[in-house]
Amino acid sequence: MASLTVELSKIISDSVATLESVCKQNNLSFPRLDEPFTPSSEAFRANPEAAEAANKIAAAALQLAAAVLPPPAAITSVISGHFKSAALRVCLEANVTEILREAGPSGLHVRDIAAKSNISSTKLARLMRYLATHHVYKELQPDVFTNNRISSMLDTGKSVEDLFSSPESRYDNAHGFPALAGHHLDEIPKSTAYLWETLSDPVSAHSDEVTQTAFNKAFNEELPVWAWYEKPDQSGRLRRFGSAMRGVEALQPPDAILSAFDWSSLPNGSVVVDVGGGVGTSSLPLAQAYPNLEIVIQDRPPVVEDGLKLWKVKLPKALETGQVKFQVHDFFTAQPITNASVYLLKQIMHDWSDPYASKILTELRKTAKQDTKLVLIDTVIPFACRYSKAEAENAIPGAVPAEAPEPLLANYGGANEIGYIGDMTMLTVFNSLERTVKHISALLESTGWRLTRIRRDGSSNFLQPVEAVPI
Ligand SMILES: C[S@@+](CC[C@H](N)C(=O)[O-])C[C@H]1O[C@@H](n2cnc3c(N)ncnc32)[C@H](O)[C@@H]1O
Repeated sequence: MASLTVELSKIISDSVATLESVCKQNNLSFPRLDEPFTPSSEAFRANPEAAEAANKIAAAALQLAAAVLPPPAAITSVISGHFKSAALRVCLEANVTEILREAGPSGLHVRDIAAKSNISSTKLARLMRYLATHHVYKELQPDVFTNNRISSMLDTGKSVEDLFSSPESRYDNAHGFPALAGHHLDEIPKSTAYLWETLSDPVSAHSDEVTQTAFNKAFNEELPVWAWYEKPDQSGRLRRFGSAMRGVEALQPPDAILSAFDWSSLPNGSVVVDVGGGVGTSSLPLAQAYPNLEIVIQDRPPVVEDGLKLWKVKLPKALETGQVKFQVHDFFTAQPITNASVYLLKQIMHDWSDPYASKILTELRKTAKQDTKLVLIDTVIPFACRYSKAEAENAIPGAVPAEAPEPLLANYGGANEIGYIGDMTMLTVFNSLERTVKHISALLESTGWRLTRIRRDGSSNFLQPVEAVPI
């Protein structure tokens, strides 16, 4: 049998050949690492064959590196994750990416970058060189750096002058990624540093409470993270978090909801309840595509108020005709809509640990009709191992994700990390989680629901709609 390294290198060479030929046939260009990122440079990934080939190349290359590096070097790369985050945070806060964008393709000497940001040039050079070693920025000549495809992801698109003159509004009206990066380089790693202390403290070790998290320990804070953001001295972080969440939303195709369920199977006049529906972002395309459905969007009072304002601009007719209604409702209390065909919960379950998630599901089960469908939309976390043949054959539709070919990890390893990062974030700040299919199934069963299918064919690649029916 071929050795692991031979098999992995064959996956890489075969997939590179596929990628090149698909790009050539479809007149798609493959982006260069040395060039700044543009959304159009990702066009090739809309071709499923090209996207799959790129995934396999990345998964195999990362696995190959793990296989051939000396183990002390491989583990040290994991150990040193915090140094990479810290170096990147300095560059983000010092507007290095935007400074380099304005400098143009010949780059800028680190002493000029540092002078604009008023930080030490020798210290900045070391941080940037460390990042360039990991393909974030490029050192063109000794101490002269430029952006590349990866570092340019931090670009707010704003002028350096604007960024330095009004730092408080740096993320406003920018695409959300730099704000998301700022959030993930600040309160998240500071909290994560206290994960062991939280998990080993008898008070918090087994807690499911949102006030007993690593965040609470790290910041010596008694309030849940949401309430902390609303404190006057956290207004900058709150503003950044708002921009980051809009950025995450923008990553999802706006009409992803249309492929989350077979909406056309519902008879005219069926009632869909968007539980914790926010301002109705998902219900909007649904109401437009299915005017025959009645939609009730439930949330907390201030959110309902914002939602009404938004719909009066975006789709006033739906409110006027009564097709869409907003309703104040706390999902931990008895569900007022008792004739629902569908209870839809998008990105609700992952905010809550099991005792709270159980309460939400139990309340819905109490009022569900025998033919009510429950649709949960969250990330379903893949196992890092393979399903046995027997298990895969007996699983409900969609339970088993498309697995990467051997000898790759079934979940595509490090090439498919985003869902797991979401899960780590949930653990750190909420004591909540993104769940595996087995976990979801058990949670549903314990609250009177039966998992019937998972849709993996939708247009969102990190959210998988889960369907359940009353037991
Ligand atoms: C992550 S957002 C998801 C919003 C929406 N489903 C979407 O995907 O756009 C979570 C929502 O849960 C709402 N929420 C939090 N606690 C709630 C409660 N006890 N009752 C009802 N809604 C609640 C929040 O106000 C927020 O709108």
